[in-house]
Amino acid sequence: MKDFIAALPKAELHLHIEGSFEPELMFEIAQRNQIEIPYKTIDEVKKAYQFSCLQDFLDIYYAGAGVLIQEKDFYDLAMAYYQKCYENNVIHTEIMFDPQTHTERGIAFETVINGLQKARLDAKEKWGINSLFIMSYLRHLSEESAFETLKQSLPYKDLITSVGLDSSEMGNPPAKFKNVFEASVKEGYIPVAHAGEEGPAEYIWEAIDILKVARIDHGNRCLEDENLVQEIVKRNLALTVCPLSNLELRNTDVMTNHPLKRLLDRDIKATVNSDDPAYFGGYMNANFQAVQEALDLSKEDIITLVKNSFNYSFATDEQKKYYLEKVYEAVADFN
Ligand code: HPA
Ligand SMILES: [Zn+2]
Repeated sequence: MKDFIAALPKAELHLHIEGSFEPELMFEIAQRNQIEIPYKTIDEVKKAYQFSCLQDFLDIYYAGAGVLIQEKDFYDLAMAYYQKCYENNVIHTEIMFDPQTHTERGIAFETVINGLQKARLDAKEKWGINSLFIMSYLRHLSEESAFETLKQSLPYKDLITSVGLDSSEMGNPPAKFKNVFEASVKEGYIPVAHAGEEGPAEYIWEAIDILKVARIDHGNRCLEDENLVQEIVKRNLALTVCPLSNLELRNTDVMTNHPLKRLLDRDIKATVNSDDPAYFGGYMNANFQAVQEALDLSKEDIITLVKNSFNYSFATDEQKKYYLEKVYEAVADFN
């Protein structure tokens, strides 16, 4: 199964670029920017990566992102992730970035987007990887701050496909961002949002009814509300599920209880993603493997998940057709 997973081309639909920041690169960039970080060794960093909830993780994640200053830092960060895509047979990826994590520290929006864009072009040329950008608003900040970010993004609108909503979920329901999502959609951005990761099913209802999302990030807790499950199926909304993240943030107690199989059994279009792979212990193949082993997923289940990843991506219909042919070829070659 491990080889089968590795052999399949995949799309990743839920990945925070700041969450792909490996400690080795963090040390290197901190040093060249002459920024002190509270760890002396990589081992010390890894030891600090023990989380009991989302907020525990976010505190460390924002601190880590604090060493990113120059355009080249964002370029290097993204190139390191694209290299992992290449190694994991990820041929299409939709990358979330959090502008406010940087603009709040005085880093210009253009520094962030220019670094990411240069990496995107180089990754396409070097490895043939296609990627889209999802600009995520931080939900612990105000809607006004999200509006400011929307405004800053407009000169770069052509580089950004979608807007998302991430950070501390509890107490920051999707409804808080109704107006800025409406304005973002008017600008041509496709709406997505984290919902039902830690937060209740009610937040998923708000994401679909009020923000009118095209996809739900996480969404695990939809299983607590039968009407919601039926509505997600009826509206053909995909969930971007992140198994190792759920385990590391204790939203799943043990992987054998992970809801992925139950979601598939209810005909929900689930996908597998890595979320913040540098913090949660693995990239795409590792996520697939962990959940495959724990839930005893079949080859057919894996193929369904991989097909979902392409079908529910924001790629063009032509690209999707090409990707699915690649999947069928890989399956045939493997057999
Ligand atoms: O898993 C996450 N959840 C919410 N916000 C985030 N920002 C980065 N990763 C996450
Ligand atoms: Zn996430």
